[in-house]
Amino acid sequence: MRINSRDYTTIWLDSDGRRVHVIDQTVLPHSFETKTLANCEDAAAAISAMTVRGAPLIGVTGAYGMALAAWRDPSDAAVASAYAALLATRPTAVNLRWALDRLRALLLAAPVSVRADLAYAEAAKIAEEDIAACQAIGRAGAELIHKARRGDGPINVLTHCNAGWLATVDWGTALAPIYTAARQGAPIHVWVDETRPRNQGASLTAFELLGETIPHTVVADNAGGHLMQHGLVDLVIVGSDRTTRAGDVCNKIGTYLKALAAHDNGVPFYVALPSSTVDWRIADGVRDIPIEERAAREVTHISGRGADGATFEIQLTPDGSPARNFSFDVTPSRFVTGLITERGVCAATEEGLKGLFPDLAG
Ligand SMILES: CSC[C@H]1O[C@H](OP(=O)(O)O)[C@H](O)[C@@H]1O
Repeated sequence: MRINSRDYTTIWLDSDGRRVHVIDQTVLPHSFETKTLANCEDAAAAISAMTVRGAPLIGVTGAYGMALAAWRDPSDAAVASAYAALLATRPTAVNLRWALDRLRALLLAAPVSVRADLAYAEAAKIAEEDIAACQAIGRAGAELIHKARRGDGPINVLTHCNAGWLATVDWGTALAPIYTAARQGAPIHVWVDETRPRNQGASLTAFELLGETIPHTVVADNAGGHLMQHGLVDLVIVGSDRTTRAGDVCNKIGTYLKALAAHDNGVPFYVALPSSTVDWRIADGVRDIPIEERAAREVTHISGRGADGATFEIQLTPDGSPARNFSFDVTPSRFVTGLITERGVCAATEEGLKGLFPDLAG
């Protein structure tokens, strides 16, 4: 998408065909900076530190991490070591395992001499597939937005966290339908959940929507239920980090509470995701999806820009108050109106997903 009139993707290959560049999402929206990944360790650190984040982008970064590893050492042992190091970075987004499994299988089946070139080609293919999938999600979801129009007023969409182009290679998942419908002329307004504690909504989704000149309002996470009670939300669209074959959806912490409020107020609750985010191995998300727990400091402290323009961190909580930082929760499929995928919209059920992806469901 565009930043200051220039088209960007979140990750791209250097002209040397080996190093990888990424947008540093830890300093947005107050600063636009990029980082260069020169080896597998850089890729792993970028995922762990959330320099790059969002399930599809984590997967693509993992794929390039395997390519960076094969560039340095294409041996079986090095491939195995890179796989383990990258997989250990963040446990919840299944796209990471999906991409690493794809690269590992390809590399171990190939002669050592061609592994580096093969890995870079496959990582680039995964990135291109992600862009195409997100564009298709945009087209499928835009139809839902147009249908949600009531009279001449704006169509009010609430979203949680950041599932925009910054969470993917381009276009995004939950925001792709918003971008597509807006470019088709739909009058959209977006309620942007700030999304404590890392504030991906306030810092990243708001940044994206400003860039696309889409009207939006940042709200506290806890405002969503009130907005829905007062008829100010026509539909909810969120992303996913891992969706089970039965349609349970794991997404940023707080998503489950929005789904409960939507259910109670009869507001359609959609989840946008590419098939690379479906974990076909499991059905019960609450039981079987690993929930990342990050540093408590992300809860006890917050960063922002001061009046002098400098970014700094402050402490919110008293010295000595313990904190815990659960990064995701699981919304049972019964609270999900539908899944918006690259092959269209389906029910959040095993039958619905099998209907769209018989080739993947096994
Ligand atoms: C399109 S995946 C976006 C998904 O990823 C975010 O998590 P994080 O920022 O911690 O990587 C959040 O759950 C988004 O919905």
